[in-house]
Amino acid sequence: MFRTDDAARAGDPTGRDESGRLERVPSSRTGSTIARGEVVGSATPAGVMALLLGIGPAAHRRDRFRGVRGGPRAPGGGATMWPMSQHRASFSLAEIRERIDALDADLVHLLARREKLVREAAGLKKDERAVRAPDRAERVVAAARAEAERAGLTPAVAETVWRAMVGAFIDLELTEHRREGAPR
Ligand SMILES: O=C(O)C(=O)C[C@]1(C(=O)O)C=C[C@@H](O)C=C1
Repeated sequence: MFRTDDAARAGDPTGRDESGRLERVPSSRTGSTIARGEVVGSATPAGVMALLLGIGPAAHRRDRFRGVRGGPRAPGGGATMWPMSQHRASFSLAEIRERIDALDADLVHLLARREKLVREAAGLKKDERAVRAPDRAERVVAAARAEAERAGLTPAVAETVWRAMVGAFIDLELTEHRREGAPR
C-alpha cells in the first residue's frame, strides 16, 4: 500500500507480485472497501489501518507536511504563508529533494503525453498562424492560472511555467511543420 496526496495518474497498476488484485482506491473509499471484505492481503490491511487510525510513517509524514500546505491563505487567496521557521526542520533537505525529484519524474511523463497530443494537433494545422494559435495559447495559460488557484499553486508561477511550456511546444510544432513541408 502506498499513500500520497499528490500522485499523477500514469495508468492502472501493472506489477502483480503476490497480489490477487491491484486497484487504486481513493482514501475516501477505504472504509467501504474494507466493509465489503475486499481488502484481504496481509500487508494492505496493515497500511489501511495505519491510514485510518492516523498512525504510522505515512500519516506521520502527512501531518508534518500538512502545516506547510494548509497554512493561512495569503491576501488575494494565493499561496499559503508560513514563516520558514514553522516548516523548516520537519523534513531534511535531502528528503524534500527526493520528493521534488519524484514529482519531476511524474511531470516529465505527463509532458511526454502532452507532447504526443501536441504533435497530433500540429499535424492537423495548415499554416504557421494555426500552429501558433495565440488565442488558444492565452486560453491555455488562463486555464492553468485558474486551476492553480484551486490547487494551491501560486498563479504567477503557473503562468510563467505554462508560457514557457507552450512556447516550447510551439517551437516543436513549427519545426515539425517545416520538416513535413506542410503548405502555408
Ligand atoms: O491547442 C493547440 O492548438 C496546440 O497546438 C497546443 C498548444 C499548447 O501547447 O497548449 C500549442 C500551441 C498553440 O499555441 C496552442 C496550444
